[in-house]
Amino acid sequence: MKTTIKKWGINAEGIGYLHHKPVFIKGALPDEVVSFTLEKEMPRYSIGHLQSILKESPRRRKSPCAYADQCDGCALMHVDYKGQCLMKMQILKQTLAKYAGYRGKINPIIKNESVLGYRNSCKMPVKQVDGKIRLGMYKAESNTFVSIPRCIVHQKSLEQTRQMLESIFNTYSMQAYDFQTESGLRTVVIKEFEEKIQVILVTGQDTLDAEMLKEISQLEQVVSIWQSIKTDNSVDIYGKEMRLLYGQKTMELHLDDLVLQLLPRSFFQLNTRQAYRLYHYVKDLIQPCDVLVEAYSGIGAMSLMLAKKAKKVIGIEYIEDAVQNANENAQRNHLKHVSFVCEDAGKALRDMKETIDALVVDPPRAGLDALMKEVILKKQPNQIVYVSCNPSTLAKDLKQLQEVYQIKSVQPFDMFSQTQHVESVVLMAKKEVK
Ligand SMILES: C[S@@+](CC[C@H](N)C(=O)[O-])C[C@H]1O[C@@H](n2cnc3c(N)ncnc32)[C@H](O)[C@@H]1O
Repeated sequence: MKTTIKKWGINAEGIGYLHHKPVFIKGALPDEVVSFTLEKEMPRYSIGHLQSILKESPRRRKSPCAYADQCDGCALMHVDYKGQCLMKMQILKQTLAKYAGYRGKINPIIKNESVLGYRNSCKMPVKQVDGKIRLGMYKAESNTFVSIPRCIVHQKSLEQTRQMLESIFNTYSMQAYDFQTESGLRTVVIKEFEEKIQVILVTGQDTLDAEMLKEISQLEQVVSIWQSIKTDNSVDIYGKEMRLLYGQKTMELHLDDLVLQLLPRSFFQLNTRQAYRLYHYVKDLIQPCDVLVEAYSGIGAMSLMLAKKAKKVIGIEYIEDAVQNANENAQRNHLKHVSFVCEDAGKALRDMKETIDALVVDPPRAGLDALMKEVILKKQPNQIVYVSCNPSTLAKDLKQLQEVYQIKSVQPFDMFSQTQHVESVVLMAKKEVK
């Protein structure tokens, strides 16, 4: 079968049509003519399997990653950077129009200066492949493990450390996790900030080899090793127990004149440089006010960057370690008017006594929950800045918030180059009552 690809799908598939029904074809790009076989037929769409490209898009390139065909991590490796930015703009525009009815201006995407080697952290599952320990990933929506010998979106030293760790694990005959014996290595998490590296080994009930730990501690830039014991099947990557095996407890990171600390469980944006630009962008949007709240505040980086914009700043976050970091970060930077509460964002906002002038929300991919939206529409802060990493949930949330708010600006950022993901900042102000 043959079709011309008309547009992008949200997961970077090309969308063509067969008898007026959309066909999603992974690997095909807009404007290409492709031949495909039908993989799955649903009532409203079909899934096609790309066979050959009969007319190639000028945006297609040879993938710079040797593992792109096996790894699902970066859906746009075969698209040049101009094409990637066009894809993100189109997806955002299409999604905001479809779900939020917004057809206004979208600013040009703020590009990533380092389109490779930008990721400051990785979380990689571990498996035994041909008797050797391998770090890799699971293919999307499947249990298929793919070992990744080299990843080019990781920061260079992060990636070097990852490869050396894999080799050390094999030297010491470390085993991948076994659910029967509840022992072995499950996941390896590595984070790098300012040329310092934190290693977190998620394992069963293992006592780790002292010589192996010594060798890891001697790797260049490694400043701490943690072990997290996890024997359950919960979605949380870490177990309840987190032991510091070597080095310093927190990682440090500087943004302008702020010093920020991070514990292993605390979230920080994956692309440090773009996060910094995004925080500055949000800072410029916020009008000076009395009370500013940031919901989903992580270690408080954005709240602290926004400190000068309000007489009182309150951050809300439900991970205890992140809140501890955030409050210590506020103290350490002598920002007495900034504080953080550990609570579900919607509940904490509901229970807040203060009149909120400006609200910044930076939720996870699932977007705002029902309580959060209900509370926002009830409390009606004058200004809202919505930072989103998922256009679909952003658009659905905006649809509801537009009962009271008007969208003033939409600014996409490319935080995750080579992938289909797009970060957006939407400024909203209360509609004038006529
Ligand atoms: C996208 S991150 C944003 C973090 C922060 N704004 C930053 O720039 O580093 C989302 C944060 O929301 C937190 N979170 C997720 N669901 C939450 C909830 N229901 N209530 C409070 N915090 C939540 C996560 O732990 C994570 O730190």
